Amino acid sequence: MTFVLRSPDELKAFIKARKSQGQSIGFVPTMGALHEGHLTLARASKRENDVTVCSVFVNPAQFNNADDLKNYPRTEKNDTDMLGKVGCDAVFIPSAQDMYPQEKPTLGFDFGQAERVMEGRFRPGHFNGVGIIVSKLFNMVSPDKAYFGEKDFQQLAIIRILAKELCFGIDIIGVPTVRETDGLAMSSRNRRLTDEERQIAPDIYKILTEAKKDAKEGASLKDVKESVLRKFAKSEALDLEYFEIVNADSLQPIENWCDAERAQACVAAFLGQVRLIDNINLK
Ligand SMILES: Nc1ncnc2c1ncn2[C@@H]1O[C@H](COP(=O)(O)OP(=O)(O)OP(=O)(O)O)[C@@H](O)[C@H]1O
Ligand SMILES: CC(C)(CO)[C@@H](O)C(=O)[O-]
Ligand code: BAL
Repeated sequence: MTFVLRSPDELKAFIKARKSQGQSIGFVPTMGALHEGHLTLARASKRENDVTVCSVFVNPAQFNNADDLKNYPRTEKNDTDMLGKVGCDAVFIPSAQDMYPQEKPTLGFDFGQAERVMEGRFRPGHFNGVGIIVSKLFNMVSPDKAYFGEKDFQQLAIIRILAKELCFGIDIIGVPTVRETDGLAMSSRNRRLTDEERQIAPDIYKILTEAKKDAKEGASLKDVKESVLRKFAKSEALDLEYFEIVNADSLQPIENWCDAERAQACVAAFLGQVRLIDNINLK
């Protein structure tokens, strides 16, 4: 049975009871509209902890675009059913009032270089909002381990910085991206694609896998990047916002393969009104 907890007090009582029995807590924060990617995180938590808590909260503070927030899919009944089926022990679905008792958060995070590029650059304030809500949730749940998807590659890096610098003492576990059979990274926003856009969306991952193949076959980083940019320019439907090849640890953009031990290619592109992100390891 999955307990649905709606207030921080209910959550606190649930956590206190489980901790007093010596049980370990795994935590999966989400914004709902759940899919197999989220369930994979929940299953990983179930394997590695006595108790799994998920949260569902569409966090206004991390949206820099009012339409994106308004149109973000909300499917609460379906979400709680899905979490029940994978055996999640509790789902925390707080109100905005409970998470933000004050009008507007006054705190400000600066994650340095890790937020100067990609999502941080194109969604100003986004990682501040993520940092604030994840800190609040970490304080309320106080889990042993917390699970985040590699689909949001930069977010995972930011959360690792947050957990380390604020001494949360929580193991941050990254989970590989779960994809549809045609390669499209699962994402809550995919359900806003039209049928036609849904046919085109896998091209993003196709371009990334071709970049990986070129890199493995010895192409220079400059050639890989140019080839990717040409492919996006040729697509009428995909409107590229950024394509970056970065040091996978520092997120510093790199110019040559020898600039980083591990290199990650990250992309954001619009298909109509819907903004999709994806990434792949190149080295
Ligand atoms: N395809 C996926 N594979 C693995 N993890 C994922 C996948 N999609 C989302 N996640 C992870 O699930 C957690 C919650 O993400 P979120 O609720 O924002 O869903 P989402 O599908 O990323 O939605 P969107 O990208 O449309 O905001 C994050 O840690 C995210 O990285
Ligand atoms: C981590 C998170 C739940 C914070 O709102 C969100 O950014 C997400 O769903 O990836
Ligand atoms: N999965 C990242 C949450 C967001 O796009 O705001």
